Amino acid sequence: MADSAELLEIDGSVLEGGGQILRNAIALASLLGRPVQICRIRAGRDKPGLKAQHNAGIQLLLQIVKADCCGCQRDSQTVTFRPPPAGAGSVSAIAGGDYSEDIGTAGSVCLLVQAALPVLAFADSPSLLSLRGGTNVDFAPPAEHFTGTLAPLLESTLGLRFRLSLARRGFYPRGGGQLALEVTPAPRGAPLAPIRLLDPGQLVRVTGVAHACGAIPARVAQQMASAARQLLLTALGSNTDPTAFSVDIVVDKSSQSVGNGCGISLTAHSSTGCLLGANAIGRRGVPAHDVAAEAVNQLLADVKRGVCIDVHTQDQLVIFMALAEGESAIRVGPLTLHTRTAVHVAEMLTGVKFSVSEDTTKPGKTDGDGEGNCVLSCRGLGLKRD
Ligand SMILES: Nc1ncnc2c1ncn2[C@@H]1O[C@H](COP(=O)(O)OP(=O)(O)OP(=O)(O)O)[C@@H](O)[C@H]1O
Repeated sequence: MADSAELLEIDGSVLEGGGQILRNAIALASLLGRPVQICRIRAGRDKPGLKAQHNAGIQLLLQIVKADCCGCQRDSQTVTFRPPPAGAGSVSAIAGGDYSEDIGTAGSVCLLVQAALPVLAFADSPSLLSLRGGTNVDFAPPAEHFTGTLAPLLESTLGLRFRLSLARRGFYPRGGGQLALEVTPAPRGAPLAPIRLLDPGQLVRVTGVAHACGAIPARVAQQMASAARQLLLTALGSNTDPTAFSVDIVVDKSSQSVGNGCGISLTAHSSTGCLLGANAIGRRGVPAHDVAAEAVNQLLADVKRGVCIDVHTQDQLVIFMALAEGESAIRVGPLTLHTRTAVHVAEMLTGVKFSVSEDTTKPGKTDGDGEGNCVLSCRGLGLKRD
């Protein structure tokens, strides 16, 4: 790791080149007390620079960390973020408390959680965040991916304690959904435990939620849930216990959600405690059956690969692997571009080195995509507060 007072320049256009670089960079900078300048932010996207969701993520961290920030406004392509310095080997002063942020568009509230959660995990007291924006939108985790897959996974592996409550769903284009995040920080002097997920085990059950909100008829949620159960039973064989698949149906009237939307989110539970998530959002003209099939096919692809986490969760664990103490190791499918980007940013800021080795238990090609599984590992910083 370079001198912690030196401004670290991060090219926001590399690899995936999206908002994730910014979120991970400012979260790690906040924890490590490390000034960073992120330039060429989202340079490769149609509309480069900070969109409402990215700016809201910075504003949220500015409340929590009391950093100085330059270029923190919509459309800015360069942000300089100077948090208060941290003592060697320990975290910067992070104040727990009540915070709120309203994206003002359908930008994803889950991506605000992505930015804030690693930081609040090391706060000096518990925190409660009230977040407004999109809860079930394209190209971001739906709220149910967090509640059903990511939250239980982070709790069972890292020992990180937090609770997400979805008060109101909000959809594109209005947003307006409400998500609350309560975080109980790691105790003083205690680092996060390493993430070790190497044995995919056997599939024991699939849980999920199918929702239909606003003007979308209730039958759409029912059709998605029953199609998902049927597709899973067909794919996994008639000997499978049908009670192993349960998809809850949520129907919100217009007064209970903002806008109209539907979708399905599934979690596969393995005998070894692995959780794999998959989801799909309903679109106009796409039958409920096909939306369910999209989520089921994603889920089955990961189950058949014999991996321990799903394709979307991969990149979201990287920052925690870098912060945890000791050797984290996870059996994954081919690394996504998001994962490689998260590794790049984590290595730059923390000095932790990640390695990727071929999965010797399941070598060779899988599922015809030309790439095999691998084990992603690192020895984390073991960050803790004094
Ligand atoms: N369907 C999904 N389920 C779960 N997680 C998802 C899903 N789609 C995307 N994600 C996650 O959401 C994050 C999206 O990051 P990304 O940088 O692409 O988005 P962004 O901040 O909106 O920026 P940009 O607009 O530049 O793409 C990643 O962590 C990705 O793994």
